[in-house]
Amino acid sequence: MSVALGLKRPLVVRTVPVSDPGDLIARLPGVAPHAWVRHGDGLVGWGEAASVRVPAGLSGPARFAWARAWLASIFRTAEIDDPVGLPGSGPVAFGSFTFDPASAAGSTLVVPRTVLARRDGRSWLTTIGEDALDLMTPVRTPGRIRYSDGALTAMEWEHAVATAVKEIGGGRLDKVVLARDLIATADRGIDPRALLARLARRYPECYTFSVGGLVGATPELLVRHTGRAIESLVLAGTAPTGSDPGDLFGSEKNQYEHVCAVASVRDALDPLCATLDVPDRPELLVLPNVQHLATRVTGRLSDGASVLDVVAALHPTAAVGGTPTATALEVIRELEDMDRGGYAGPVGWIDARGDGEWGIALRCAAVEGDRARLFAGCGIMGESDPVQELAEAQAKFRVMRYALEG
Ligand SMILES: C=C(O[C@@H]1C=C(C(=O)O)C=C[C@H]1O)C(=O)O
Repeated sequence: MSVALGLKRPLVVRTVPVSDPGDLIARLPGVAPHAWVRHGDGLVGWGEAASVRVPAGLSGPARFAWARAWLASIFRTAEIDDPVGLPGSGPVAFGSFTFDPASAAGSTLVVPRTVLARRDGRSWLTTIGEDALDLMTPVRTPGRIRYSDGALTAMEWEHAVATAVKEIGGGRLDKVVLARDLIATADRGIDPRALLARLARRYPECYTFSVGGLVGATPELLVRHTGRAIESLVLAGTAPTGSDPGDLFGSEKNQYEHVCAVASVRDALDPLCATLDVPDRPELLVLPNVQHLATRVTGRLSDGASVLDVVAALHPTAAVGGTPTATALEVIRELEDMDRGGYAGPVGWIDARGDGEWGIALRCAAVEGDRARLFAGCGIMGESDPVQELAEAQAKFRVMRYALEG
């Protein structure tokens, strides 16, 4: 837990309106960027006014409660001058939480020293402490990339999928999301800014993010919180882009997989909400690599719960865990043979009002030095074909392979 050296507590925070900064990602001066950008809008941050690692011993929703209490202690005492007054103005923290509720090790929150943001045609700059001179270092592409298997080879993973199908057939559970990792090694140190730029250009519909070394472009919004209004985009059920959407809508397997994911979100949000709207039928979300069944859930909170309180209630949804949740988590631990880290965990930002946007960290990689660990997973049902699921995982890997290779 730390407040950056050279910064006084309480933090002195100043937000000023600025003219349109253009491409937010191109404004990131250094190689440890924080970013959350979609269709050009969003927040980018750099430097550290304060940061914390959530204690490894905390599990489940307690991780989020602890993080929220830490943030409250930082924000409560801050001297804030914020004439903009929009979600994301004033001080913000970027965060990434581990997928596995049993271990918080690696979950982190960072309050950047500088945040540049744009929302609906308005832009602002937030700085904490004295003005710092941020020298722009040139963005370097990673060069040649070599790939090697992560925890499981493709064949071993297919075998894991087949085992999951048997467990489902035997009645142990209804759905489980199985993932695998792939190791990429680059010629030189990987600059996340190079990846962010490519991701934002090719996947404008997704949330391009970078928090604590986790870099990706996720289509799945866990929750957006604006005052008391909340919104979530539930995805489950996937087909390659270009295939007939009628097949996806007509597939019982994909429909049921989607129903499981929507039910988990509805059950988590219902107790928190005064009103909740869950459409009866999914729509189609088409991305350059895959298309998904998608349900947009909207609601109004019944009290002043913050976005992190909502994240705590939602995670892990059946889009990345399974049904029932506890059994799915057991099966994931048994069959994946790896630690997901922040993959499939919540990633996003929160401001001092409790507003924020959090996604599920999908289509991403954990980047460290010249290595990136890529992740991709698929919802497994009783009728799943291991060969098809492997092909779906490969299609999902394409997002980060493109980010690395261009
Ligand atoms: C698990 C991932 O994606 C999730 C699984 C999906 C599916 O199985 O159809 C679809 C969207 C996501 O909720 C991933 O991209 O790694």
